[in-house]
Amino acid sequence: MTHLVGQDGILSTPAASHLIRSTKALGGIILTASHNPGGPDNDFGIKFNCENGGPAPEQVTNKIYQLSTAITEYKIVEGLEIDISKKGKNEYVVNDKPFTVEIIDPVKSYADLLEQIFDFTNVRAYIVTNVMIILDAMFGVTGPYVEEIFRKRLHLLQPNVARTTPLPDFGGCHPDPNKTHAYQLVRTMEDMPYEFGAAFDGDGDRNMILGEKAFYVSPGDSLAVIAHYLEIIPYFKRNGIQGFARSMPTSAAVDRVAAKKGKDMFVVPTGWKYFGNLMDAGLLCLCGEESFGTGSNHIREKDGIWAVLAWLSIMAYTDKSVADIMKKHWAEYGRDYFTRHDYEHCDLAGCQYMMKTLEETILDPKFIGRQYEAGGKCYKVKMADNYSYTDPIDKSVATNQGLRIVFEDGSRIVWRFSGTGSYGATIRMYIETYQKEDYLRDVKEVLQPLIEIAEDISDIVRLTGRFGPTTVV
Ligand SMILES: O=P(O)(O)OC[C@H]1O[C@H](O)[C@H](O)[C@@H](O)[C@@H]1O
Repeated sequence: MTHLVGQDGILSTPAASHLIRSTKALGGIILTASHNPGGPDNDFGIKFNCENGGPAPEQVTNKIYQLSTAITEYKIVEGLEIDISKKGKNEYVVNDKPFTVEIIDPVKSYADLLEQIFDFTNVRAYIVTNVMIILDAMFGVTGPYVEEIFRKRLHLLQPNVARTTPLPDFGGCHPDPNKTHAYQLVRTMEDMPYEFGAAFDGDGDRNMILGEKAFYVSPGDSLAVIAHYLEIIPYFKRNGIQGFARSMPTSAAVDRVAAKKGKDMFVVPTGWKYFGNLMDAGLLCLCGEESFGTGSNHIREKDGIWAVLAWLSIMAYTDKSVADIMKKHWAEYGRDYFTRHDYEHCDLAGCQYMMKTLEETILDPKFIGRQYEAGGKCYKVKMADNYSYTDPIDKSVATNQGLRIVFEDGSRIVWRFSGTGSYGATIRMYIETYQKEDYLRDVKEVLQPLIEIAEDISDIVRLTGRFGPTTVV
């Protein structure tokens, strides 16, 4: 059986599709498997919707993995030089057969799409006269999009955009939009009178939002604020508002907005692919993850530029600063204090042992009701599990999606293996608590008792061989 692995996935998001334009030569990889367990010879043997452009669902990635274990040889098309400056259909010959490659301009089509979603006239008037902005493309693919959308169509001036030339090595930086890796943006905003800042990751699907003096908006809060103001965005005025969703480790801030608006709220495992079925079924229009992804049903991926335009639309509508928008939100809904501690690139065996032991501890029925004291407070275990999810549409089941403890006051600790780390094992530990009134305190100070409990229950410091988390988000 033979499959041609093509470029379809890369074209699934407008921003990511720019990768094709940055790639000098494209080739196909032909995978040859000795047999196809359980499926007809000419397809994956399963039905799935590949027309929505979204990430492959679990059943497809499982099948790909299964097939990959049966590969006996692969062939590479060598010497296929494609001129990506020639837009339109280009014909080549591969193995004596015609091979068509279509080159598109994703920047224009994406910018046109956003112009239909947001009120560009309104946003333009606001950003030209009312607010000092800085956008950091971190040498990733969003650079040309930032130039087209913010500079050309929204009239932002040159000093308001940074690092917009995509570089193959991202200029030696790690294009991760968080306070650790986007520290240049953070420093710039601390020192200069910018009132709104955002950074994007390498492929432009994730974002970090900052206010004046680098006021940090956590991804869970960003999602909740956008949910609160969704009606002001023309796309949602036209299409209506369906449900909201978040990944399980993401803070519950958006749940409170969903409850107030009477909207369905879905909680799914980590990974954007879990949102697709809900969107295709018309149940979901806004979703986000703690990993700095925010998006809507305008496409089937998270979208950093979309999130920035949503925030600018909200600022234009409210005429408030980022910090004031957040404070007003917390005053109305209360605040979900949230942090993530990453133990990165650790010894795999130690991490597996830690997760196995932790799972045994928390799944022991005697664990429920156990009390932990820290910071002068007592936390009593209400529920603990290894999170699993049944997709409400196709009924597929995802297991082992994170170890979770919920205390009686609603505070929560989650541990899960990162699925994206490049070497060794990375464990992410998420800590969250909710306060209705006391919403202006320091996050670390509020969460410190729970951090101590989390470290104590899991023995994470000793078993990962670290002195503490390598990154705190
Ligand atoms: O598994 P992690 O390292 O925590 O990464 C989790 C993230 O991985 C990718 O970026 C997916 O596109 C995201 O949807 C997901 O949230």
